[in-house]
Amino acid sequence: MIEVFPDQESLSRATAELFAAEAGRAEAAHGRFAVLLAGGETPRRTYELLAEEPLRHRVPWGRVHIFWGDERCVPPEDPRSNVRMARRALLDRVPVPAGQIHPIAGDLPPRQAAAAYEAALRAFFGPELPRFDLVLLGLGADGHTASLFPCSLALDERERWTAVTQRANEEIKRITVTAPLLNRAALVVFLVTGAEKAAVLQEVLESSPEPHRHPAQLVKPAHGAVRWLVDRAAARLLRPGL
Ligand SMILES: O=C1O[C@H](COP(=O)(O)O)[C@@H](O)[C@H](O)[C@H]1O
Repeated sequence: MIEVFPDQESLSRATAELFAAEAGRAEAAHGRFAVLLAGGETPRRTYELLAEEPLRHRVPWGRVHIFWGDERCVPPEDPRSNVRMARRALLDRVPVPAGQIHPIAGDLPPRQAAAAYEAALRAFFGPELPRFDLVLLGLGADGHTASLFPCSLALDERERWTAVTQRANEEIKRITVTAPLLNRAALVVFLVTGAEKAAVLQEVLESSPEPHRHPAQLVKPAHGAVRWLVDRAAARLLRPGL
């Protein structure tokens, strides 16, 4: 399902509403809400809105468990850290118990960080692939999502839940969750804004699957839903009625 919003602000409000609604639903259904956060810039406003009234009081923070889809291998206070962004915009401002926040340790050596994160996922979910109540994802202008980059080995991972990866021409390594984990989610929500994403959004949604070119096309939950929340600028090349 594709939903088009006039601008980033309205998209962020709708996403924050959706987060609160899904948190309430999951808590009522099974007593907890496990969410995987996106990094980058696009979700920042959503996180800020969740920390403000009226949404802040609608989320059962005591039942929320926070994970991330990807992280750069940088110290936790580095401005490039996805964990830092979410802490500052949201987690430092709401009463989610510290033990329910499961960051990726970007300051560990990459392989160790990926193994530690997978161990944290297993400790929480058990041996079966995690089923997140909600997964938030972004879309890079190169078609990547989480830190699953075009033509990278991590795209072919079928066993492990996490992987070390690296963006072409970027020095730092990254930790990402893998496609099998994303594809067990109950609900995946892509957030895409800005004219610079219009061409890649059109390719991801309208061209035949080539996941090594457009890794976001790997995301197809077997027993879950995918929603695309996009702003008008990003949607401008989409076929009407798609
Ligand atoms: O590198 C990353 O980029 C994607 C997209 O970010 P955006 O700001 O262009 O939406 C993001 O989803 C991912 O978490 C991040 O590490």
